[in-house]
Amino acid sequence: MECTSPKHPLNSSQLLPRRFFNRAFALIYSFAILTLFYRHATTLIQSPINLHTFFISLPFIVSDLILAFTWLNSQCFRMNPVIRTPLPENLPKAFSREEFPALDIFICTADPYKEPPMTVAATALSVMAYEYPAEKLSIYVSDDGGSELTLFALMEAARFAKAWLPFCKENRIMERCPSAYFANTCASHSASGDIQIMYEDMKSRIEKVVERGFVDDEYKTSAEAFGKWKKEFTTKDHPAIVQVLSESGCDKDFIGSSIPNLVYVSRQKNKAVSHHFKAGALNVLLRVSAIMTNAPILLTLDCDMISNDPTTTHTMLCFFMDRSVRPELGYVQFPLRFDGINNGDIYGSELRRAFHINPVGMNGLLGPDYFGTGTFFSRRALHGGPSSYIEPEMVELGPDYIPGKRSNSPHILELAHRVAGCSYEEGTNWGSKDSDMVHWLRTITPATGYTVRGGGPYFAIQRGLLFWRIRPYLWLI
Ligand SMILES: O=c1ccn([C@@H]2O[C@H](COP(=O)(O)OP(=O)(O)O[C@H]3O[C@H](CO)[C@@H](O)[C@H](O)[C@H]3O)[C@@H](O)[C@H]2O)c(=O)[nH]1
Ligand SMILES: [Mn+2]
Repeated sequence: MECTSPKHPLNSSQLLPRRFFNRAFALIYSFAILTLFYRHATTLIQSPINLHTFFISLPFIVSDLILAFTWLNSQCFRMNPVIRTPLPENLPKAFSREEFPALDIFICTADPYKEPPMTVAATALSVMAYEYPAEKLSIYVSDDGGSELTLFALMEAARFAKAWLPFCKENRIMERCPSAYFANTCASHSASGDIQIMYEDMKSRIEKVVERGFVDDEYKTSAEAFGKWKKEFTTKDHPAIVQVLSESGCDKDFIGSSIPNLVYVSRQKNKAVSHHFKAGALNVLLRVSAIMTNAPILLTLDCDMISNDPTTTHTMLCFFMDRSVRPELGYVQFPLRFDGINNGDIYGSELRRAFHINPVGMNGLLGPDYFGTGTFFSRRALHGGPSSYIEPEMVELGPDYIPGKRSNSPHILELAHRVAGCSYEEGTNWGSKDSDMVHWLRTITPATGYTVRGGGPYFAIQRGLLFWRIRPYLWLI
């Protein structure tokens, strides 16, 4: 990746002037706390040794100590708030599209009934339609539900993408998740009649299949992987499945342009081997994508997190293509925004403090924490800190490995199935507690998510983009 020219800065950062008030306030407040503890101490010392007084005062002192400790910890968010602003308008002046790095996008799903396959397909379509060179874009969907229904939905999405992608690009559509676009009647474009019919057809086919609970034989001929769902196949015990549903370079859209890679992955499961939930799924995607495309930048998304801005990738590049930032950059975290929860957000469900206010404070320290979704990672950063490099056990998993051109070739597919095996991690550094090569392991992801009414959640670009500098030991989800 090339450097940015100083003539065209790709981002700027601003230390918020309010930090002086915050610091002054913190100083005054600390004196007040010290005074309080002075009073507690003198009460204890001066009062005659009396067990009653002692046992009454003790809980107050302990409570005040806990409150003071909590307050002290929260002050780090107020000392150095920094707003970082991407300047994507400078990107075309500094780089041509040919210079953009490849991008691998990971989407996780776990249950076709709690996370409808149609939602997974919509999320995949919203990122397949990014304003990004299609031959550099690959979408990997991990299906921990091991469901042929999800595979079917993605197969349909791959087909619909051939019409949807050129439609979005020609008409400069902003909302590239089809369900969100068609739900917004004002946004519907005059040319959208045919495409809407195609979309409704796809939706009804997917929903019918989900309602019935199995995929008809007539559809099964289009993807070899359907053959894996044999009688003994269960969600908790089944072989690895990797199916390339669209292959950039080979598959074209309706106007003859390239379309991104779309790959379905359901890792091997075995009741005797712990699968480590979402973290285990991300580990597998990290390995399968390394073998197939090995993009230097990764995006992780939950299956219900559609992207609502096709130029999100440009915003991310404003940091990843900046030479002064890049060597230390571990990840760029987009704030989460939950839309349409209720009027005025009376229950605080937008979680503004967690996703907007505190991260701006952490921006001025080392950076915000990883929210688990809407995050662009540097692949290199997952192999150790800037000055250390942890060699993976297979050369094909290294960040500098250049994979073969055809991700659908038998050799690459054979390797991809191998690294998606349930006991692959045994005896390796993957997920090891003591290893520097910290992966995404050990998250205890709740099996069910909450539903956000009104079409959310979205992840969105906004002022105050956040990023995190390399600190590998903190990269646990
Ligand atoms: O065995 C599992 C369990 C979950 N998931 C996926 O993990 C994601 C998050 O799980 P969910 O149950 O939806 O949790 P939420 O509370 O909605 O998610 C928030 O909290 C999680 C941590 O608890 C983070 O991992 C998520 O990124 C964050 O959005 C979803 O896409 C799931 O499909 C898997 O892939 N495999
Ligand atoms: Mn969720």
